[in-house]
Amino acid sequence: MSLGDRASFCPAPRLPAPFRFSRKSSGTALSASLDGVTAAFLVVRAALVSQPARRFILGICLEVMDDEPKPATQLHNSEPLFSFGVIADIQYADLEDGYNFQRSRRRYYRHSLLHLQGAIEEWNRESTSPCCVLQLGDLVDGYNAQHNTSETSLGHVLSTFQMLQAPVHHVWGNHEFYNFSRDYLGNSKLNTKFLQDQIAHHPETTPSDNYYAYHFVPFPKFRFILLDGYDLSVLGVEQSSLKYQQSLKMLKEHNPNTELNSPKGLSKPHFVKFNGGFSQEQLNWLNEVLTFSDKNQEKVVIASHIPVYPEASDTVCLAWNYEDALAVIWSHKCVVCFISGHTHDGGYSEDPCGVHHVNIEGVIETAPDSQAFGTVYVYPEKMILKGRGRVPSRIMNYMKDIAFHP
Ligand SMILES: Nc1ccn([C@@H]2O[C@H](COP(=O)(O)OP(=O)(O)OC[C@H](O)CO)[C@@H](O)[C@H]2O)c(=O)n1
Repeated sequence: MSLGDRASFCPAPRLPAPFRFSRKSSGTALSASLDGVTAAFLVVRAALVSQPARRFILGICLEVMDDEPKPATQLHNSEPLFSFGVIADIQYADLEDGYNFQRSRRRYYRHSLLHLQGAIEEWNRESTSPCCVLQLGDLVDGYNAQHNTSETSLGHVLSTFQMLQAPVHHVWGNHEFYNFSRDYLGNSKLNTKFLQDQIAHHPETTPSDNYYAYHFVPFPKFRFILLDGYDLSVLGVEQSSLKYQQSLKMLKEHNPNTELNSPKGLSKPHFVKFNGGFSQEQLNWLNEVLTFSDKNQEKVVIASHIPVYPEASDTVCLAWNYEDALAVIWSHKCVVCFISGHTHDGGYSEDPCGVHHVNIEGVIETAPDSQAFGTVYVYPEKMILKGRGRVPSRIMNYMKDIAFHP
């Protein structure tokens, strides 16, 4: 794999302590005196000096990067190039309210459809229509399978989506596989691969049918990539298949529990059955697409059900081989943000390579008097997530030396 500019100053995927930073970090007296220009200067300097000095300087820079949600008043007021919607974990079922596994969060199974309807009404009312909506997975809840209502519930949610004036791109999550097999999903309306774009003369950027992933260009020089975080999984695949056997082996190597959904006692608690991973084949394809995007000076948005960056998630809800995905992403300079769902609590962190990891709060755990969705407005030098309800607004600046030039 050839490494892009970003890799020259990015740490290895397994983050050493000086590179870790928290959403809750308040900064030091020294960092408080640094402004954005100084921080950018130090990042460039960091690329040029020796390894220990580089680590020290980057440590200071990371302290001044601001992970706090932004109030709406700080948002941009000029016209964006384009915008897109994001929504996660709708998990609809025609059931009374319930709770998550720990019984710490209420789940509003029936109301989730009304939340979706409200989001669609707001997207349709926007003065500039979003170019598309990214549905980040877990559209219908696994309980539907037990009540034999999987197809009926899916029908309700898909007919609600028909009110949306923009196209929707569906990502697949664990609850898709509780309800349907991978083969079923591939032949269903949840397969939106027909919306993909092909890159002429670059067959290496065409995804294989062995996983559900694709890319598309909603606006010149901006590429969106949908990833399949259950490419390696024991969910939704025939037990006789090679992938099932390989996935079960990987899972059991890290999880000796009888209940494979339980992270109890694990040193790597993300090795649970309700997570999954990326095959090497999918990661090679991702690398090819990002290589093309780098050369073509594009900005890239990646969407996945499962997060890949620990600081933007909890310790459990991470892709099995999130380090491998980060290694690919960090070897390119084009990726602006990685948008995911799955945790329901949301999260955000800008990683040491300037990639914004945004974890969208789940609709299913959103009270009827609130909301959970967002619109991302894309500008030449940044993207702004305008969150609604419990989704915070975020400013996602591009790396300073590689702003978009139309
Ligand atoms: N500690 C746990 C957690 C869960 N389970 C079982 O695993 C299955 C999936 O859990 P569920 O919470 O339904 O999955 P979601 O995708 O809705 O949410 C993901 C995160 O949990 C959100 O924080 C289910 O069968 C649980 O009973 C478990 O055994 N042990």
